[in-house]
Amino acid sequence: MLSSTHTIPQKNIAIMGATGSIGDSTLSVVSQHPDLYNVVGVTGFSRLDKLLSICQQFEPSYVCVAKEKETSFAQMLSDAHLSCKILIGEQGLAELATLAEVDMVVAAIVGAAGLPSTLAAANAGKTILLANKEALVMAGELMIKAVKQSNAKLLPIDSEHNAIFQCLPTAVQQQRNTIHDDNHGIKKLWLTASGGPFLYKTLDDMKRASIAEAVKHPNWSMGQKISVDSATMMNKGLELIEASFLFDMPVSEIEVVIHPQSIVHSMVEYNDGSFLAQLGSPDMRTPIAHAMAYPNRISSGVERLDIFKLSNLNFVQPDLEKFKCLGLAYQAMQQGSYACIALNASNEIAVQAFLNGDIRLTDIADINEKVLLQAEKQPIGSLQAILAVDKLSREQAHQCIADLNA
Ligand SMILES: NC(=O)C1=CN([C@@H]2O[C@H](COP(=O)(O)OP(=O)(O)OC[C@H]3O[C@@H](n4cnc5c(N)ncnc54)[C@H](OP(=O)(O)O)[C@@H]3O)[C@@H](O)[C@H]2O)C=CC1
Ligand SMILES: CC(=O)[C@@H](O)[C@H](O)COP(=O)(O)O
Ligand SMILES: [Mn+2]
Repeated sequence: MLSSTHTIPQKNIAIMGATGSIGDSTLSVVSQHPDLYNVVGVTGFSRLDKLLSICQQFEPSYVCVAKEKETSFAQMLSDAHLSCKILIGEQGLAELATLAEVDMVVAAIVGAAGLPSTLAAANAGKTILLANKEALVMAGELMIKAVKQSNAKLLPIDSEHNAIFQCLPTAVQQQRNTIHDDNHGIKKLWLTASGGPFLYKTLDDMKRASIAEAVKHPNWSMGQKISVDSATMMNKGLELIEASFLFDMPVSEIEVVIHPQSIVHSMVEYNDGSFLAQLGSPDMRTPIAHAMAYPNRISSGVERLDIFKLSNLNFVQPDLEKFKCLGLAYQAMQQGSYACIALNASNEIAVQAFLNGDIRLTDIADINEKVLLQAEKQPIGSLQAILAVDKLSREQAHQCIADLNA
């Protein structure tokens, strides 16, 4: 029997954030299909030992590290008799993401640090597998414009957005038109949310939550920042903004629904009464493999979903008083791009402060709310303008943290 992938030419991949959780899942899929994917470049930031072992296993031609790590990593490569070219810092990230030989860029750096290289890949017309939702939250309009102008392909690997993508008509998937241009009978997008580790706890429990409790996601194994975002439901707020830009849908037509089992990864509702959903085990290798092979299908190594064991799938409305961050995302989208940048920046600072043990989990929403209130309406037309709002909002968030601890 012919394999469904027998005609796919080998693709050269750059993995931005290869040392992280999405990096792990991507490399796992790549290692199952060495004939289909060649890792041209990888990036890391603090985990140099892990980056080295990735270089040993996948032998990329390029590796990007922070400026401060260049000398020590060069020594590590030399000790390991590896000769890949070292790229440095933010410029190195953009260089890797735009290399002529790179077909596909996996955007999996966490936070605002991932924006410039993701935008560079979009401007260079690459196929982008987007995990770094913060890039779209900060620069949705700019990113989509760059994708259109350069003919880049933007394939979501965030599980919910990948699920929605899979349930959309082919014309929309292939960027021939957007839901805004022609709604294809689409009524609403349904974004599922697990509710995180505090779904069945009170706001008082959340106030007392330890770092270990907050990062213990009930269904997914992920990096620390996104795990805290899931605990506050800021993740769903960021995903709401991400979905609005990705699918050209106003947030009023995107509804968040709590689905604690994380089996239905999101849904598209059509005017004829149909709800199309994508189901699967909660393992990122499924959306990653889907995007890597799109429009074909490859195996991912994910444990098969046992349909007969799915006796209980629940769907309930989120509590916006308990999960204030979700409401803030709707508010930021109503305000405009400047407010989304401010919210994202504040959240990154507040989450890090929580992970440092400086504030309580519930302070994150209060800090985000205060920074959002201070955000000044302004047009956002360039990366420079985005970075300026980002910088100011970070300073404001630091001030809120200092005030809390005064
Ligand atoms: N994990 C998941 O299942 C999902 C993640 N996402 C999104 O994907 C992105 C990555 O998440 P995840 O893999 O969990 O995060 P991790 O924290 O596990 O990995 C983050 C990656 O970014 C690198 N990094 C961190 N800071 C910088 C910086 N300043 N400059 C350059 N590189 C940096 C890290 O390097 P190092 O480790 O060497 O320090 C690491 O490679 C996030 O935007 C997240 O929201 C979306 C859906 C699901
Ligand atoms: C795997 C993934 O895409 C994460 O964004 C996940 O969805 C987090 O789960 P919740 O934010 O729904 O708790
Ligand atoms: Mn997600």
